[in-house]
Amino acid sequence: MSKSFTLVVPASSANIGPGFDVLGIGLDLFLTIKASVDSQVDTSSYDSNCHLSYEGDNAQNVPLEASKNLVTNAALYVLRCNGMSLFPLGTRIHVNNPIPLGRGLGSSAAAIVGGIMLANEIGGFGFDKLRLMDYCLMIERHPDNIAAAMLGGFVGSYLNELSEEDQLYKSVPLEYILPKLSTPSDKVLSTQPPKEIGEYLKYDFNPKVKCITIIPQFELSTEKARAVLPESYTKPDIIFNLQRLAILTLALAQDPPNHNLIYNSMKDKIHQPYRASLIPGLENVLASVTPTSDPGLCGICLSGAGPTILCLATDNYETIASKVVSIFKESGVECTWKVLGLAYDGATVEQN
Ligand SMILES: Nc1ncnc2c1ncn2[C@@H]1O[C@H](COP(=O)(O)OP(=O)(O)O)[C@@H](O)[C@H]1O
Ligand SMILES: N[C@@H](CCOP(=O)(O)O)C(=O)O
Repeated sequence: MSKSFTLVVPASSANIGPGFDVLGIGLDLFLTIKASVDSQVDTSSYDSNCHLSYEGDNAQNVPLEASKNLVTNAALYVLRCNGMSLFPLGTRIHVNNPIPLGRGLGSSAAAIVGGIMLANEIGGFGFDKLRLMDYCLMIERHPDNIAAAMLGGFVGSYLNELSEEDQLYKSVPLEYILPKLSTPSDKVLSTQPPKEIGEYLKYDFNPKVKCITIIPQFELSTEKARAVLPESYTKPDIIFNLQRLAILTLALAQDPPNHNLIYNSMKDKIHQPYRASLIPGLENVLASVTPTSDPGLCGICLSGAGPTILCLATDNYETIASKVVSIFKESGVECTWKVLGLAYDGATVEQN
C-alpha cells in the first residue's frame, strides 16, 4: 500500500487588539508538510515508525524524533485516540516551515493543525474540519489562531460550555494528551475529545487592508506571555475591550476602510499592557504609530502573544514598517518585516 499527500497550513495573527483569545487572521505564509506512506519502505528503526525531516525556521533546534516534535506528536494523539498506537510502517514526513517560532505568528497553531490533519489522512479517518478543531483544541486551548489556521480568513470563535463529564476531558493536563512514548497508555488516550468544543464564524475582511508584520529577532513563548496576565480584570477594562471588539469586526469589512475607526477599535486593555514588560519598546511603538502620523495605517497591535507587531494598512507599508523597526532599535531590538495578505482557505490537503 502506498499514498502521498501535501498539507499546507497558514500562519496566523491572533487577538487583533481587543479580541483576546477570540479573533484570528490566517496569513499567507505557509507551513508545508509532505507525507508519504509506503509499506515497502522499512522505517521501523525510527521513533514511532516515522522518518521525519525539517527545513525552515530554527532548524537546528527542532526535534526530529516523532514523539518529541509538535507536528508528529499532535498526529500521534489523533492516531492513538482512533486505535493506532504508532505511524504505519513506511511513514516519511518532510516539514518546510517559514513561520518564525515563538514570535506570535501562530507557528504552534499551524504545527498542531498540520499534525492533526496529517493523522486524519494517514489513518483515513475522514473527520471534517469542525471535528478536527476539537482535536486541536485539546492541545492548544485557545481557539483564535487554531481557527484561523484551520479555517482561514478573519475568524471569531468562542468555546462552548461543556458538560461536566466533557469538562473533565478538556481539563486533562497536556502531558497526558501528548505523552512521551515511554508513558504507559492511559484511559485518556483511547478517549475521543469532547464534540463541538468551540464555534467559529468567518467575517468579511476588506482586501485593500494588508497585514504588515514587524518581527523582533527574539522568541517569546506564548506560555510565558500568558503567565504575566492577571486572573481578573476591572469592569471598565472589560467594557473597553468589548465595545471595541463589536465595532472592529464590522469596521474591517467596510469599503472604503475608516482608518481612524479601525485604529481606535484595535486598542486593548486586556493583554498588551501586561505583556509590555516582556517586550522592550512595545509601549513606545503602540503610542507612536497612528493614522495621523503615518498615513495609510489602519491599526496597530501585538500579533498573538508577541513579540511581533501587526500593522493593518492600505498604503505606505515600507514607511510604516521602517518606523516600527527604528523604534524597536532604540530599545536594542532588531526586527525583520513582511507584508502579508490573508490566507482565505485555511489548511488544505492535496493528494499527490
Ligand atoms: N513546525 C514546527 N515543528 C516543530 N515544533 C514547532 C513547529 N512550530 C512550532 N513549534 C513549537 O511551538 C513553539 C512555539 O509556540 P508558541 O510559544 O505558541 O509561539 P508561536 O505559536 O507564537 O510561534 C516552538 O518553540 C516549538 O516548540
Ligand atoms: N490569544 C493567544 C494567542 C497566542 O498566539 P501566538 O501566535 O502567540 O501563539 C494569546 O494572546 O495568548
